[in-house]
Amino acid sequence: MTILHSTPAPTPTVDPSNPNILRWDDIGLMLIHDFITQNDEATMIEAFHAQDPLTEIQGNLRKRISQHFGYHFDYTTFGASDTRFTPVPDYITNFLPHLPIQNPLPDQFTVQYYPPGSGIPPHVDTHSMFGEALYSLSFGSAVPMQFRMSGANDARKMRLPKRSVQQQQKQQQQQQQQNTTTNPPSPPSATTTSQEPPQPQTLPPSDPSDHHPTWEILLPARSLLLMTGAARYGYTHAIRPRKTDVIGDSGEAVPRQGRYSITMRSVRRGDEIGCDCAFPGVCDARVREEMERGGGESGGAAAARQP
Ligand SMILES: O=C(O)CCC(=O)C(=O)O
Ligand SMILES: [Fe+2]
Repeated sequence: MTILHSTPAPTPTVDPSNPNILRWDDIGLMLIHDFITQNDEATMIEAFHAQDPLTEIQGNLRKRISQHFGYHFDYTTFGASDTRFTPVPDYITNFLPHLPIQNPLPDQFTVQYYPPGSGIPPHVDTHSMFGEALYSLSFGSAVPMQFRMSGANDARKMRLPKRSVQQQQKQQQQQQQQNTTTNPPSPPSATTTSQEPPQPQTLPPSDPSDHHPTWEILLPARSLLLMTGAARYGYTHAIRPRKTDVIGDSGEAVPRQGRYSITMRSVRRGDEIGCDCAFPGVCDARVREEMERGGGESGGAAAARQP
């Protein structure tokens, strides 16, 4: 049984020039409170439901709903589609000049609605296909995001054939269902997926002691999270599926509400595709190189990312 121990989050520094900006510089995280206004937020929620009316999605309230703008996210390669481009709405282009990194700007946008209680399994976004800066803009309500430094178990899962990963996910789900009464069943929970790569000979063994501490930071409505460096390449991030969250020091359980987010990425092209990060265990580019060196099918593992 895996018990996830949540430890207190590392303490951020407050930007001296702007108290709305919290930084965890040593791991590459930045959170900007009130990045958009309440009016912007209302506009975004309205625009989302003009496309996917709440009345229509209410029948399936456990599932995240996604809308794609710019170059579409491709769930088979965990990269971006070259052929599918949807014009980016004004409610997104309006705030691009305020993003902390201007070069490159994101060109792949996934807007998601999380029904109350739902989440996203721990994962590392694809390294090779997207640039370093990874953003998440939260709106609608606050949610805690969980971080954990990846370890040998994540590296091992990333190198398993897809079927084995799915079996593991199923087992984890069953365990979670047995071990929880207040939380809804979690969506497929894994740090990694792969595309049927041949299994290399040198898999790190499953190591039950390989549990780095998990900690959560609260993403308030209208805040912008920027992940770079270790937070982007080495840590998994997740939103645990829960009906309530304990927020602040009071210990009070706050019911989860519907939440929206915009994940923003920049698509790597041509020579930029690839990665030489310091976290080869969870780097899809390294896994692919290993597969190619091992004489396996090219293409290798896709990405450390959930479906
Ligand atoms: O909803 C969020 O804030 C994060 C979503 C995410 O991690 C992703 O789409 O890769
Ligand atoms: Fe992500």
